[in-house]
Amino acid sequence: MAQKSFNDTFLRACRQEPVTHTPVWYMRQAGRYQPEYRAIRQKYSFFEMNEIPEVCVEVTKLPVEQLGVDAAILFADIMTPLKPIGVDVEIRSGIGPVIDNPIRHLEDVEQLGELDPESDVPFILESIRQLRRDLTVPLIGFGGAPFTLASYMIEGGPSKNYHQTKGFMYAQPQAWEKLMEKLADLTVTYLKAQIKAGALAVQIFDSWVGALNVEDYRTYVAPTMRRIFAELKESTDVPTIYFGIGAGHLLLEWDRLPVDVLGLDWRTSIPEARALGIRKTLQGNLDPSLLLGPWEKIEAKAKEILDQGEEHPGHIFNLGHGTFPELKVETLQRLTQFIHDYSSRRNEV
Ligand SMILES: Cc1c2[nH]c(c1CCC(=O)O)Cc1[nH]c(c(CCC(=O)O)c1C)Cc1[nH]c(c(CCC(=O)O)c1C)Cc1[nH]c(c(CCC(=O)O)c1C)C2
Repeated sequence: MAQKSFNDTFLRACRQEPVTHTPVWYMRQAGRYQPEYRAIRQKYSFFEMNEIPEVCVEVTKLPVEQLGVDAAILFADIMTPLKPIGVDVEIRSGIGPVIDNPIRHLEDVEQLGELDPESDVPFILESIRQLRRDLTVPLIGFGGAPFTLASYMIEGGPSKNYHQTKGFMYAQPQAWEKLMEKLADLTVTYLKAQIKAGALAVQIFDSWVGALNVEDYRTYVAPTMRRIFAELKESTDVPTIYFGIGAGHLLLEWDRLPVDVLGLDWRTSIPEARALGIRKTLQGNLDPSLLLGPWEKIEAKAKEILDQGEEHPGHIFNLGHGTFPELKVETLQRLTQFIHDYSSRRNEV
C-alpha cells in the first residue's frame, strides 16, 4: 500500500506560510466523548494509560483516524511530569487532578525535585518516538504553564476562584518566585525532551491564568513565561503555542512574549485580537458548548471563524477549550470535514 504523504498544513499555519486549507485539531481531542476511549479507560487508571506506550500511542492516534484532524496531541496530562518530582497526584474521573500533599510553605517548594525526562518519564519519550514513526500529521507536545500547575499544587485540586493560589502569591512572594523558577525549569526540560523525541510543535496550557489582572500577570507570571519561551527559542525552531481561558485581557502581554501562536478561547474573537495589533498566528476559537446545538448554528459559526481567520495569514481552527464527555463523535467528524471543504474551496480561488 502506498504510504500517505505527510500533512504539514498545521506547521505551515504556525509559520504563516501559504496553506491549501485551514488546519484543525481539537483540545482534549482524545477523551471521554469517544466510546473507544471510554472502553480503554475502564481497564486502566489515567496514569496507566499514560505510562503504557502502546495504550498512549493508540489513544493519541484515535482522534486523528476518527476525525481526520491535521495534528495529533500527545495523550498525557499537564500533571504527568509532576509525579516524579514528588507531587502525589491522581486523576479522578469526572473531577480531574487531586493532590494529597498541597504546597503551603517555602519548605514544601524546596522539597520538590528536578525532572530528568529520560529516567522519570521514559514512557512519554517512547510514545513520542513511536508516534513520530506512525503519524502522517505533526505531533504536538505539551506542558502546563507554571501558574496553572501551581494552582493545582496549592489548591490540591480544581478551583473556582484560586484564593489559595493567589493568597500564596501575595503573602509569600519569595516562595512563589522559587516555585515559578522550579516549574519553569521543569517545563523547559520536559518540552525540550519531547521535541528531541519527535514533537514538531509544543503548546503550553496556562488554562487558569485569566484569574489574574494585567498588573499581577506582569509582576508574578510574565517574567517566568518570557524565560520559558526564550529558552525554547534558543535551542529549537519548533513552533510554540500559548493558551489560556478567560485571558483576553492578557493578550497584549502574551503578544510581547517570544511565542509563535496564541490560543483564543471563545470570549475573544479573532477580529478583536487583530484589532489589538496582534500579528502572530491565532488558534481557536469555537465555543465547545455550541457543539450541543443544531448543525446550522455550528456551521454558521465555523464559517464566520474561518472567514475571520483568513483576513491575516496564520489561523489554526480549534475549539475555545477542550471537548467534553457529552459531545458526539459525529459532530466533530462533520465539523472537521466542513472546515476542510469550506477552507480548501476558498483557497482555490
Ligand atoms: C492536553 C491534555 C490535557 N489533559 C489531557 C490532554 C490530552 C491530550 C488531548 O487529547 O488534548 C488528557 C486528560 N486529562 C484529564 C482527562 C479526563 C480523564 C478521564 O478520562 O477521567 C483527559 C482525557 C483529566 C483532567 N486533567 C485536568 C482536568 C481539568 C480539571 C479542572 O477543571 O481543573 C481534567 C478533567 C487538568 C488539565 N489537563 C490539561 C489541562 C490544560 C488544558 C485544559 O484546560 O483543558 C488541564 C487544566 C491538558
